[in-house]
Amino acid sequence: QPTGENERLEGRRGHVDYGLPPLEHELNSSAQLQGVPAFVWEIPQLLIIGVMKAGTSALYYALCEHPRINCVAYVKEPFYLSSAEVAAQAREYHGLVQQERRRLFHLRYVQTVFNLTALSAGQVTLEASTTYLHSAAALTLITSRLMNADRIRMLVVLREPLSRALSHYNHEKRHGKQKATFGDAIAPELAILKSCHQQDTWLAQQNRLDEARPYEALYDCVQAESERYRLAKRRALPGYLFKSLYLWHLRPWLAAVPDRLHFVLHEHFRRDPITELAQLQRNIGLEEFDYESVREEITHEFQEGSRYNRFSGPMIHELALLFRAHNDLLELAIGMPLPWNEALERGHFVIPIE
Ligand SMILES: Nc1ncnc2c1ncn2[C@@H]1O[C@H](COP(=O)(O)OS(=O)(=O)O)[C@@H](OP(=O)(O)O)[C@H]1O
Repeated sequence: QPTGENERLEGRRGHVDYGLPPLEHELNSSAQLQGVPAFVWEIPQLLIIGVMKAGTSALYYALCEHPRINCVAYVKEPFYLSSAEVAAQAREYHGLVQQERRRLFHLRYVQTVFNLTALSAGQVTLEASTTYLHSAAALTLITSRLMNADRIRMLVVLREPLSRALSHYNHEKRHGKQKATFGDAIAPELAILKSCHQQDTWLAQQNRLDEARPYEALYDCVQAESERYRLAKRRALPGYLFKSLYLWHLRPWLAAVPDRLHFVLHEHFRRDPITELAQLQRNIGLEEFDYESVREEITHEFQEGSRYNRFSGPMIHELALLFRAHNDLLELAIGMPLPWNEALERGHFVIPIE
């Protein structure tokens, strides 16, 4: 029998019985919603939704140092809300009224992803999954299935797109998923990007990239060509370049939850995490915490830094041209100056040592 809510909250540091239905039970009955403590409907308050290789681990663990933030997810990246299986399950709670379905979905998410026995009272609970930004399912589930959909703050870490692509490539190479050189690995994506640019006659005629319209066409074309590639080669493109076209992935989020997205630039965060975190906590309305006291913990390097060589040459120039215009549009869309094009112009690039 669940105890009173206050008692449950008091004892959170220990092993507490929250009276939640066990996970193995089919979530198909409103009876299972009885006695669920109110705080469960407020989890999570904070989500890091992307992007992969932009320093999301560093940000996640730095935020975990904040005394008001709970990092009780079983893993840093649970990927729960971007799972196709979960999205399919969410459509399958039969015989329940909509509000009950929503509560059951929320409850199952919370129970699967977070260790509730490690929660402390009055905290902000954080989850981070870099797949969410790229996932239509995640956006739908967050906005229509979580009970606190209107209050969740979402953090997006962005990084100069080519450096992100390099880091992504390096990551896959380290994990044995990629054997080709960087140049060969990005070649199919670069070819698609170039051909889509050329196909866009409006773009070619106007010779301008500063309006949203040609980008709609570019993204549609890239999507169609990627699908063609996938069917022909029976494998998807890795997305080293495509995942760096941030605006493409961000657009549905900017349309659906514009006021709840908060951006962190990798370059700023890496250079001065304390100032960035202070700014971020103000933006998301978190109580002031002096990160100086945990400087050592938050300046910790999270992975062996990738080994890079300086790089220049025609390919980088092509890439720089393609990304420069995208960066300008992104800057407009999120209303935040981005320091990346200067680096692109200087050809200030490095590639992994093969
Ligand atoms: N303290 C700190 N601040 C900012 N960035 C840092 C920090 N520590 C590591 N890194 C670099 O972040 C890159 C990994 O990013 P992610 O943690 O987002 O990777 S992942 O998507 O979770 O795999 C990865 O970049 P590359 O080294 O270029 O591959 C890490 O080196």
